Amino acid sequence: MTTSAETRTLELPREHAEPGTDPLETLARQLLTEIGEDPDRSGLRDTPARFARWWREFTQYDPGQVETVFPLHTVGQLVTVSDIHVWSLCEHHLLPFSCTLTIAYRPASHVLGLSKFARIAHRHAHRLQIQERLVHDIASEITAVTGSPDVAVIGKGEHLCMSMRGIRTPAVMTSSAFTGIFEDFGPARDEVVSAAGGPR
Ligand SMILES: Nc1nc2c(ncn2[C@@H]2O[C@H](COP(=O)(O)OP(=O)(O)OP(=O)(O)O)[C@@H](O)[C@H]2O)c(=O)[nH]1
Ligand SMILES: [Zn+2]
Repeated sequence: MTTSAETRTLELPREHAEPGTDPLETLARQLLTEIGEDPDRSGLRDTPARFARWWREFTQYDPGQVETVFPLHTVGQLVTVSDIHVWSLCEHHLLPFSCTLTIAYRPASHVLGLSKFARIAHRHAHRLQIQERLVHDIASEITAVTGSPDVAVIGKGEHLCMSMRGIRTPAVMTSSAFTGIFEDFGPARDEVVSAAGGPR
């Protein structure tokens, strides 16, 4: 499994020295005008700058070092980290979706530092995504960092583009990536599915 070529971080300039020259602020002013607002009214005066800040803050968020592994002296354990909650952005509508992730693997020779699962999840969530690719890319990175061929990732997401607009129906989307021992139905897969809250 390889990291998807579709996945790229937005290349946005970090700062604009001259006030009023930030293209994201200009976009925000245009957006406000298009929806019938006055971008110069007092409540909206700082909104374009906030808009520019949040887009950069979200898409350039750096979750830090993810490669810390420790040698493992026992074999056969399954490690499962569940209820990792991340926010991502639907690449079709640029609206947020939230995703609760369960990540499991069977360490081959090294174990990954516990916090790194959440760092890896955020690394792939803080960009324009679809949920299937988010889950796939997290699984690929867990494999790359741990060297384990046995990895499972289950995501349960709610997409605002479905609940607040369009069909306006809240729903939970479950998507999963299973490699190695998790590919077949059996005890390893049952354990991770159960940690993710069951097959529902
Ligand atoms: N499989 C998948 N679909 C997604 C995801 N995020 C959004 N979508 C869907 O992408 C589709 C885009 O469909 P379009 O018909 O091109 O766009 P649309 O007219 O806005 O569609 P509606 O959302 O049905 O109003 C919609 O069905 C969304 O629900 C995702 O993470 N995975
Ligand atoms: Zn969407």
